[in-house]
Amino acid sequence: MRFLTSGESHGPKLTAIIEGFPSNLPVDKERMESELFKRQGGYGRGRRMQIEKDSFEFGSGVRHGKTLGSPIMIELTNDDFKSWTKIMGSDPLSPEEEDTLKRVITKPRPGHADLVGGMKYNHRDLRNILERSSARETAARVAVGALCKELLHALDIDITSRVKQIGEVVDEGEYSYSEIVEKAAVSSVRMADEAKTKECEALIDAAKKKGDSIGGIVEVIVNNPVPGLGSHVHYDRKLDAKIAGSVISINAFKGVEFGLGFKMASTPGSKVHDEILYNEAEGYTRKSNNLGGFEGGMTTGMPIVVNAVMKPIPTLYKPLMSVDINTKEPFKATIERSDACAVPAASVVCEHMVAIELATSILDKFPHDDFEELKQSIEQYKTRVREY
Ligand SMILES: Cc1cc2nc3c(=O)[nH]c(=O)nc-3n(C[C@H](O)[C@H](O)[C@H](O)COP(=O)(O)O)c2cc1C
Ligand SMILES: C=C(O[C@@H]1CC(C(=O)O)=C[C@@H](OP(=O)(O)O)[C@H]1O)C(=O)O
Repeated sequence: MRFLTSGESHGPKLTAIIEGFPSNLPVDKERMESELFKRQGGYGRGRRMQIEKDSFEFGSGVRHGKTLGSPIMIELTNDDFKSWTKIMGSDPLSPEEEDTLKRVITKPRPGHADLVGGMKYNHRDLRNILERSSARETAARVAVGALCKELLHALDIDITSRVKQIGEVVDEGEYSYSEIVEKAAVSSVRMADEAKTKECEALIDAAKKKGDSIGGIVEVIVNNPVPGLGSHVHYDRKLDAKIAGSVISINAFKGVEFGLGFKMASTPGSKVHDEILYNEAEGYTRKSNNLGGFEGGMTTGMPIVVNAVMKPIPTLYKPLMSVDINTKEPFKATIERSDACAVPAASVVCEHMVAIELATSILDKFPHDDFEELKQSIEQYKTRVREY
């Protein structure tokens, strides 16, 4: 399975094309859209999210609620484009419009792609960079991830996410899959602890008031993964490495951990490695899950536990110093409309990037022209490894 996305933040549309999905997979469009709505939410988002309604259309590949096996096209409309038709349109501007409408950006924001992108692609208007580097694109990725979640759902594999930390506020609690689904879903910051949710809101309010921004840590959990996805045989077949790469590809994500993660540095091997158990009903399991569901780049069958850190948003209403690319003089960076904290939204994106990697690894391993063929093949394999 492979996919591409296209679209600028304030352009007319976002699209995704997904190729290599099995035929005859039932897809629930409403359930997929509910994932997109989740990504739009979260305390700390800016006004843009009140403008957009991220419902989507299938342009191809799905008929009467089932996949056809042909490329699937998903299309989202940017409702904000209505206010940007001239600035972001594909038609050339008249000389008068160039003067009045173009609103050229020349003061790159530290921490965003503006300056390096402008240098590399040789643009004098940094809007030509920020439009694609904007996390608006993650809406298209969540649409692809939601399709992958439809596949995982049909294979009884569950995946969810929550926020563990925003700024200094940490939710130390350990929660089951169903507790996360139940509690994080009703929290304004997607944190399972209700009291900590209020603390996070206060922290985000304070940051916003100061013209500042705030980052955090998110967690993704996959329940019931098929054991043996990925491979130890080559660096580019290790599934934990692929997940790490995909998570870091999310705008503003700077670090990934599996299971105990960086705490492994200060924990002896006897307390890190998960002892192996066997019972007839489940086959091989582990006594603990400190390694977060991976050994040798392959899923063990234990839950996959991924933690990832998001840096604070780069656009600041009280901007840092920058340099005007025309005059080379020091200037305060450009202020664009912005979120103060997007960690809750980003947890949803992270969940969907993990879903994409997991679905891809399943489709890499098993025959999958037709969904029933895929399902049967997985069942046979699971029986074999259970009895191994
Ligand atoms: C869901 C989400 C929303 C974001 N919203 C903003 C925003 O409103 N303003 C901003 O400057 N950056 C925002 N970012 C972060 C930037 O997109 C990101 O920092 C930028 O693309 C540079 O990429 P890098 O941080 O990975 O280097 C957001 C990121 C995510 C995941
Ligand atoms: C549009 C989305 O997020 C945007 C991501 C973003 C950035 O710089 O990454 C900047 C902001 O864009 P705008 O200036 O249009 O408000 C966010 O709103 C979205 O998540 O759908």
